[in-house]
Amino acid sequence: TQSTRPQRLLHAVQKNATRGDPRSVVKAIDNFCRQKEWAMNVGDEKGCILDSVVSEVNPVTVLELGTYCGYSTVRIASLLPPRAKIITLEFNPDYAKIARQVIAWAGLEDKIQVVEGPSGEWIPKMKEQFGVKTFDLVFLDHWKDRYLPDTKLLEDCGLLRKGTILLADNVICPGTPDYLEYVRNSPRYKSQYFKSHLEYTKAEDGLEKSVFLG
Ligand SMILES: CNc1ncnc2c1ncn2[C@@H]1O[C@H](/C=C/CNC(=O)c2cc(-c3ccc(F)cc3)cc(O)c2O)[C@H](F)[C@H]1O
Ligand SMILES: [Mg+2]
Repeated sequence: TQSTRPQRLLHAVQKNATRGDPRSVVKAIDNFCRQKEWAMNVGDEKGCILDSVVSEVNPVTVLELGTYCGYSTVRIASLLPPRAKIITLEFNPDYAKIARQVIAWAGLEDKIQVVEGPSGEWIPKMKEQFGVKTFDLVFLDHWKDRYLPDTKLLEDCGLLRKGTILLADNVICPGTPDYLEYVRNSPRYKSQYFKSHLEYTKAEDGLEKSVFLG
């Protein structure tokens, strides 16, 4: 039977990365996507912007929407302080399975909780199920038409606090127009665009960093 792209990406990690070395896992995925097969990871260029935001925020509790193969999950978790945690939501069981193995190869299991299921169901359960009070950082990288509804859901569930940072991938390509309009015009957010390129290509894309003002 034919392998899937996520399976081939995982094999590239197991072949080329050092167990327990998150940065080598990130490097192996970027090399695979540049040299062999494009995949929708945030990538190395936007990844550097992600790294700088994570390092600046120094978050204790992180939420990621859309794990896919775990590239950004590993990238973020490798920068977290000791007791910090990232909860990442993924509703495709095949992707979740691959992501767990990529995360295990990086040796970051105890910093990362992969939760299988739709964000719409799990966000309202964050407090009771995972003892989350509020998130310090939210990385949005799932279906682009779900960024806005899930942001409103996070607000309604009281999971954002004064100063929570929302960092959104793909605000240009594929684009998240309704989300951008909201965070750039709402008095409850201070928003900033970081221009970059679509992963592994020359096309324009960028990250939008929005601070929740409470
Ligand atoms: C809706 N709630 C969800 N809950 C849990 N997991 C979810 C949910 N929704 C999706 N997932 C999960 O999150 C992932 C979805 C990622 C979607 N990402 C993209 O489409 C995306 C697309 C491009 C792209 C750009 C140009 C081009 F020519 C082709 C593609 C670039 C990017 O960086 C992207 O991130 C996963 F697949 C899905 O199961
Ligand atoms: Mg993306």
